[in-house]
Amino acid sequence: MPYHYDIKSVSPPLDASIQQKLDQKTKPPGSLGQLEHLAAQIARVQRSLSPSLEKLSHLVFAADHGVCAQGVSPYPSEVTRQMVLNFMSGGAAINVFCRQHNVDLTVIDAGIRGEPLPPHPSFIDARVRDGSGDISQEPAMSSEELDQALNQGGELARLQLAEGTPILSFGEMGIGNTTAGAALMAACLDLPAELCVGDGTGADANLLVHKSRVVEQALLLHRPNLVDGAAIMRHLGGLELAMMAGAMAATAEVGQLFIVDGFLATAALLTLWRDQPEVLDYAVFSHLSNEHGHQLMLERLGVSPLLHLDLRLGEGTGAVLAWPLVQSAVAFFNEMASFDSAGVSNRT
Ligand SMILES: Cc1cc2ncn([C@H]3O[C@H](COP(=O)(O)O)[C@@H](O)[C@H]3O)c2cc1C
Ligand SMILES: O=C(O)c1cccnc1
Repeated sequence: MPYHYDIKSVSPPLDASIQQKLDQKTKPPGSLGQLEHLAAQIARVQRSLSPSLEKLSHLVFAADHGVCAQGVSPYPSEVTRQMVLNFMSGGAAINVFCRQHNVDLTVIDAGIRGEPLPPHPSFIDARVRDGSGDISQEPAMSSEELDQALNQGGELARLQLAEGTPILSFGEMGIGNTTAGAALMAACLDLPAELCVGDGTGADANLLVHKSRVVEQALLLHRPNLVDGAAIMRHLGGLELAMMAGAMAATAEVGQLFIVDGFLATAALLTLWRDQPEVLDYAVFSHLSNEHGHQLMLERLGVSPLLHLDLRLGEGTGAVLAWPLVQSAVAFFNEMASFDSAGVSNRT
């Protein structure tokens, strides 16, 4: 069954008035570049000429990947759990950026291997199973597990939105997940593995070739089953990526925006987009990751990211770094004077 969320394409009744408001600002038309597109997107999604985005909440989904058994990452699987403990004690890059920008951070165990993690105020145990299946040998998860991950992700997003946060961003932690992400990309965009596989946490040339082979093997094994975006996620994805897709879909269903991080977040989104392209109306693309396949993903989606910082970290770091720009888009749209109100002469 493909994804079947109730996501409404944002209809354009306000488009002319949004453009008019942009063009009346005291600046040459289009001179705020991508911020103008962003302001228009926010106004369109909120169906308002006075949009507001007061607060961002960030959710990081974490899970382990069975495909690590194939030696696809330079780091051991245990780093997933260790990094989640680091998130809890506030020492990871995502903690620093969330603190800097006053963003609420919640970390979710979607399927970390081993014992449950200790309780913590910003941590939620929503584990679906003990790590995903090795995609080169078996599906990443069963249909029931996919549903559970999607539902949990959706529930968590809806909870944040119900508490009054009008925009969400999502990150991931899962050693081995750039291999899963490359497989999702290859399947969703019908591309050969080598165009989709990248360095991840720092693969050398040999590891890169090996990752490509592992992705090819996974594609070959599951090919007959890769009939839609949801099936692609089930067979080739991961528990944290499925939970993130569920959270993105739920946010779009509620009619709110979400900020997309790099390669992995875009890979999760690609599976949704395959079945429900209208989800893109609600997605703000934060940055171009240095992970090899990301540029091609964004090209295929026909979107331009806000930042080019050569990041290749994940955790949602690029999404949170882009948050001040999203706020700037809202601020200029609401606060900048018009030619009329400021008594500035418009072009003749
Ligand atoms: C210390 C450390 C912190 C991280 N934070 C995010 N990732 C990132 O790297 C992982 C994917 O890369 P690969 O597929 O090569 O394993 C993911 O967990 C991702 O979020 C990290 C990776 C490491 C090692
Ligand atoms: O862009 C990303 O999401 C990314 C890239 C490398 C490693 N982890 C995440």
